[in-house]
Amino acid sequence: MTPPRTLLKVENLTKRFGGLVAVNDMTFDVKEHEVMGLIGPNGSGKTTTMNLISGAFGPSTGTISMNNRVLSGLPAHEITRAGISRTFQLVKVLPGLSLTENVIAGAAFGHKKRWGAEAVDMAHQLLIRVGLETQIDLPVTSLTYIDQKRLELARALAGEPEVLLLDEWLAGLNPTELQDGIALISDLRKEGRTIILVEHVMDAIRSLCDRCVVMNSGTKIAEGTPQDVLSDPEVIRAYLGDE
Ligand SMILES: Nc1ncnc2c1ncn2[C@@H]1O[C@H](COP(=O)(O)OP(=O)(O)OP(=O)(O)O)[C@@H](O)[C@H]1O
Repeated sequence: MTPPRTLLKVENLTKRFGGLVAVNDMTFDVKEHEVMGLIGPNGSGKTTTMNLISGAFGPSTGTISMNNRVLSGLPAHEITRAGISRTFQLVKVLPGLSLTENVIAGAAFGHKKRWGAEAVDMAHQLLIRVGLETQIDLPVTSLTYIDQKRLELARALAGEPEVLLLDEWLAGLNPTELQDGIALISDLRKEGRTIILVEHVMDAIRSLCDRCVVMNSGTKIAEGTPQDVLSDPEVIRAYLGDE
């Protein structure tokens, strides 16, 4: 069996905001078809790392590459084109557009640049896929929080990304919605997608992630299977403090 191929490489990544080092010399790989959890306590630098990968910010130092092509330093739209799509910690849907148009935007500006009837068809399929079939004709502004998250996921998938970034996609859901959300991400995992997941929901981390990288104060403090990292004393200390 051929070993899994490295798709995304993060090397010595550092991001400073003035005197604050939000991400400090982070190095990790993501293999093709892998679901990698990026976890750590609040303020540890996870979202900043996602923002660096998606091109929202440029790194202070270090590189990010995919398929051996250096992406760090490129603007966000070029990184999306190269095959990285994301959802946001604070949902960002386009309120002036219909649900279908929101997803078409993902297809048009995504990796494969789909447009016209093909994009409309794809948008409908994805809206059904994420469970929005009965809401397709509603205004975006009438969607519940989880449905906005579903829409954002459909838009990210419409970009046909090689790497999908989910930043706390499960946050703020009630217990039933959470089970639905985990099932949806689990389906994406089963179809072999490559995903980086920033998450605080431990059940989700345990059931969805092949591997986790743990951050604390901007630095990687552990890496391994969810079971291994979540029983690592340094990780437990980072989450719970010395007491
Ligand atoms: N644009 C910014 N300007 C200045 N400081 C920032 C900026 N973005 C993040 N930070 C700071 O960088 C540090 C890391 O923040 P980040 O949001 O990456 O952490 P996180 O691990 O995602 O936290 P959480 O789990 O609470 O979302 C924090 O101290 C934060 O205040």
